[in-house]
Amino acid sequence: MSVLKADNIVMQFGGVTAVNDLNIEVEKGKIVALIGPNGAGKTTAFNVITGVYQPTKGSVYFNGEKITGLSPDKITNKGIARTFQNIRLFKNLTVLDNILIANHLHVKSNFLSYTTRMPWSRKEEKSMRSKSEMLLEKLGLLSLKNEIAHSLPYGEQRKLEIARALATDAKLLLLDEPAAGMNPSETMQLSGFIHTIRDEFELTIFMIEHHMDLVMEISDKIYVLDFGQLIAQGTADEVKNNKRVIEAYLGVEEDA
Ligand SMILES: Nc1ncnc2c1ncn2[C@@H]1O[C@H](COP(=O)(O)OP(=O)(O)OP(=O)(O)O)[C@@H](O)[C@H]1O
Repeated sequence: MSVLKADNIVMQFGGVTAVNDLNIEVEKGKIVALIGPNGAGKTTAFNVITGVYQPTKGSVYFNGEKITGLSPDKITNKGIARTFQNIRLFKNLTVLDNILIANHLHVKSNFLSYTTRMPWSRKEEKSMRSKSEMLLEKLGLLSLKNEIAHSLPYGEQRKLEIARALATDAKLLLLDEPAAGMNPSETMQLSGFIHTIRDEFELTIFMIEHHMDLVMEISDKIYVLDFGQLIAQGTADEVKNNKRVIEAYLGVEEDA
């Protein structure tokens, strides 16, 4: 069974059809990419999957369960987490505090009580802390736990954002342009990092990415959108040699 299934998704904004009849299946444990030129509808598709938008038509299924109509936080609680094109961290807090907050929010705790530290029992606090440190250790970020998030190199901030998404115990991770703004060496590292977390946390990964080298190297399957329509799907070799894909990208500068 597919972990994620998007079934005939249509998303219209007034007269604009951002996504038109989109069908996607992501199998368990796979790394799948969604690519396409700027404005093709990729982020809109992510927003439909994560409940930010209710689709005009169609349904989304997570492990066979229909999740269309659920709020974004309910969808997160089902086990879907995402990162964003622009890194969204608590930039003035430490690495560890960023993870602790994500953990606290996940257990339906409230942010205010965290900041004032009122109703937290020592036991709760300790177990959260050790869970968060364990997560950082698995991701190779433990030595940075007391660093302020915005002082980290860009590549490490990306990793921290992914770590924060994983603090929700997600099983499906949606990455929106994880390599955006990275230099070639950071992008190479990211590729290894994505493989490692997939294996370590038994994740399924669905990602939007413009860096074609990364997409071609890492993806088990690639979906290609253009003007809201799926124009191709398949392995890296199949997609690379597809005439419609080549046409869609002609004259379009790669971000890499
Ligand atoms: N909230 C919205 N209201 C109106 N139009 C929107 C909205 N969100 C997206 N669109 C339109 O839908 C189309 C698809 O946009 P989307 O951001 O999904 O593309 P994208 O493939 O993610 O692009 P990029 O690679 O540049 O991030 C665009 O024409 C965009 O202007």
